[in-house]
Amino acid sequence: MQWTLVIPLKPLALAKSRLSEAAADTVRPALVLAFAQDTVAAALACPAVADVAVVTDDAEAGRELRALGARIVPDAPGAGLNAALAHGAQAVRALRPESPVAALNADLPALRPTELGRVLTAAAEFPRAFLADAAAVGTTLLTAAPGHALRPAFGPDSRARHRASGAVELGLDAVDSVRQDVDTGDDLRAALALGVGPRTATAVARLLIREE
Ligand SMILES: Nc1nc2c(ncn2[C@@H]2O[C@H](COP(=O)(O)OP(=O)(O)OP(=O)(O)O)[C@@H](O)[C@H]2O)c(=O)[nH]1
Ligand SMILES: C=C(OP(=O)(O)O)C(=O)O
Repeated sequence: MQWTLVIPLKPLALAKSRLSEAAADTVRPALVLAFAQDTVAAALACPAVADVAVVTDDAEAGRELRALGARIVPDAPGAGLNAALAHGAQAVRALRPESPVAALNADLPALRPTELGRVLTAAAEFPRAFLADAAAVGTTLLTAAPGHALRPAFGPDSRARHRASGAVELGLDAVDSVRQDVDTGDDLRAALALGVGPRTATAVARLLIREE
């Protein structure tokens, strides 16, 4: 089974406000873009992924992520994360009605294609499935098999809300890179310990040089 991924991305200047203690307003947008680039590049390198649609209104991110091979879908609803994801999933299904669809966060800079493949293979057994984040409170990935709506419920406590919605929680080991989203400085340190992609590594090195 080959999946279409829907990846939501806020305008860079507004994204990742919780990272402000680790990265000032002047440098955070570049770091957020690097996370998204490494996430999209790793997703496109996964054999279980047919294509990637990024839902964003950010012009610079749109250009950079299109250059990597993603399709860009404007955030037409402009009504927050779940509306953006539902819109992206609809846009995908309008083109490919039989496509299995997965929502994936754009803040997974350590994402490894093999681990993403393992998660998607496990998810293929269920109508809807999800993977909890490293903090075990949120969600990094939600899937919908052909014929099933995504029904995203991301945001605070989304692990419990996705479970309550009937999606099956994937209890997999050794998929840390798919769980490690980056909201805070501590999350960024955890992602660096797992090993981040090349754009994030460069962006973090620039951050450290500025601090000296
Ligand atoms: N297109 C779109 N993406 C969104 C929106 N809100 C959040 N996202 C994306 O959804 C994913 C998960 O969101 P969060 O982890 O809460 O990220 P965030 O909102 O940038 O972080 P904070 O500002 O710290 O709350 C990230 O990839 C965000 O860029 C939205 O309104 N539209
Ligand atoms: C949007 C979510 O992530 P975060 O905790 O990164 O805001 C979520 O877990 O549903």
